[in-house]
Amino acid sequence: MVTENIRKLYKVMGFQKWISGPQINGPISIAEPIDFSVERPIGPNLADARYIAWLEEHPSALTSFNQMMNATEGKQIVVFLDYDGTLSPIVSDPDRAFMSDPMRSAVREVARLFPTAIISGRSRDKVYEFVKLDEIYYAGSHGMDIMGPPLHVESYDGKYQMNTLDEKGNEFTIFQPAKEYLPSIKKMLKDLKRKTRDVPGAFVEDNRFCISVHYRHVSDEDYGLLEDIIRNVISEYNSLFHVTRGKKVMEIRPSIKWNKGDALTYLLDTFGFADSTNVIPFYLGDDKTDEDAFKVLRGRGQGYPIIVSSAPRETSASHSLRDPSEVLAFLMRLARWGESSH
Ligand SMILES: O=P(O)(O)OC[C@H]1O[C@H](O[C@H]2O[C@H](CO)[C@@H](O)[C@H](O)[C@H]2O)[C@H](O)[C@@H](O)[C@@H]1O
Repeated sequence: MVTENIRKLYKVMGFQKWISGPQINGPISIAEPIDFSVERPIGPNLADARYIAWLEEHPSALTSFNQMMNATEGKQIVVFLDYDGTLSPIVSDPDRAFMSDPMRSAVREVARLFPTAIISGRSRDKVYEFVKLDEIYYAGSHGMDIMGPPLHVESYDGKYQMNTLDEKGNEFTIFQPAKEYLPSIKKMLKDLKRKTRDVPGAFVEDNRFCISVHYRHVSDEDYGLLEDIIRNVISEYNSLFHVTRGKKVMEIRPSIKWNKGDALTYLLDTFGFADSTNVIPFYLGDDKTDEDAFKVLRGRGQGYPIIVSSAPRETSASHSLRDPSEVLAFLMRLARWGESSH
């Protein structure tokens, strides 16, 4: 709607042409074809003006860097990162959302200096496959599958927690609060794959404790059909599951009160900062599900929730970064700052 209004305004102002690339939600990487042969309007860019106004409320974490770091004096920095859209650009094929080598090095450097975890909607294994770093902790399935430090946190239900060793003999704690849902999720995954087979472009992704149904390549005409299929499949499980939405994706999740915000709290607890006033957590994320983690930081009155977005958005984040390339610049700067102050 806003885009349409701006388009009309440009027309009134005498600009004839408009960007004709694919209309999508959120940023897209250059891996997706965008038609650059069409002229962009020269002149006042209202979208930029709106973004600049939004930046007043959510200043760039790059321009506010020194100010932020001054507030960390004597406190422990902890870093939480989302994966898709934060460490890797949004691309059209979810299986090809690779992380660049410079990004991997920056995350490694940051993790060498500060406790660092990735909290993703993907399965924990898949995020690890993309990131391939042993220096960090991973929470997959929107925080429903956490691999954290080997600490028993008594306030969490022991039946969801177990200690284990990795191949190198390092001890970890695995916390899986939706464990009982696994048999139902497996069955639902099979049903969804079968029932969506005839919806061109639909892609069902197994995220272990959640299921993502992607519709980026589904036509507008077929979208309703896809929604109906999901609604019908879920209804067979009473209220055991619900759907949340991300970037061109519907995510089916167990109806337990557990999200990325709870995962952040769990990890802070296991890192030893349960009630600490001496910790400054940073959380960088781009999607709706990251808002739960932003809210937790707001609630604690601690740290910096940072949204990755190149367009103005309703958010609980205090600061912003435009896209994964700014995330990279931020992480490199954080690593340099950490190195010089250690
Ligand atoms: O919590 P995240 O790490 O941000 O994961 C959220 C979802 O990300 C992935 O989907 C999104 O990225 C894809 C690759 O760029 C893109 O094709 C898709 O349209 C986006 O929605 C992932 O595939 C999902 O399973 C995650 O839940």
